[in-house]
Amino acid sequence: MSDLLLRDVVVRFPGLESPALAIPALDLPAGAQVALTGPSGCGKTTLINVLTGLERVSHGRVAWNGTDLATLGEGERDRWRAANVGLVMQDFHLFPGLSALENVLLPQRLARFRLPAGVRDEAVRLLGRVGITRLEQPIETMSRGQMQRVAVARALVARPGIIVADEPTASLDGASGAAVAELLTGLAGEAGATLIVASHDPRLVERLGHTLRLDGGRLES
Ligand SMILES: Nc1ncnc2c1ncn2[C@@H]1O[C@H](COP(=O)(O)OP(=O)(O)OP(=O)(O)O)[C@@H](O)[C@H]1O
Repeated sequence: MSDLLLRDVVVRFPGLESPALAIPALDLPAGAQVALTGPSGCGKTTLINVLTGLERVSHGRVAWNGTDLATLGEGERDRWRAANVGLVMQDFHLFPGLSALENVLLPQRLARFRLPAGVRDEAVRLLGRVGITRLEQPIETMSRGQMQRVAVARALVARPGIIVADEPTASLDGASGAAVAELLTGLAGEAGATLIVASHDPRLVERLGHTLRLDGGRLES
């Protein structure tokens, strides 16, 4: 369970006259499910990168459960992210040559030298929940909808308090997109995780309890 507090957040990029992101205040309670919408270039990916510690703010405070990411060094932010955030990206970021199950386990193997007890069982359970039955199937032979469901299982396997998804249904057909939307919101709800999803997909946005709309790097109220 993770709550979020943003104060006076500004992100500037070289060559851009106005800030890519300027958010005076934002508070989300732990377990919130929030859609992030807005036109191309409005700052959605920048905000997601700020919330996950991938992008450092030029100014301000980004605190999850009181841990201000702006005060952490890069290595500390990487460790914080590995322990607290499950990421689902538009283009999956899965590893060809590995099975569905090995893809779910790989980040845990890399982060922890040895797979912690129970992680393999949790991976098998989650793959079952997302409807993947052939655990040893090579990932590159799976359909796009199946790949994204494996990516959802991978994001959840370490039981993160925060799940962040960037356009997770954008490259899927209607039925696959709907299945992924249902799984993301359902599984995040079961786990009590805070879910933040950047999306243009109206069915996915509708499923989430709350919508944050960005325009020109600013939140519309
Ligand atoms: N590393 C960077 N250097 C300079 N400008 C950047 C950088 N990253 C993003 N920007 C600019 O910041 C603004 C916000 O970009 P961002 O990718 O967050 O938008 P977005 O809402 O995710 O867009 P889309 O929906 O098209 O993916 C854009 O004007 C973009 O060109």
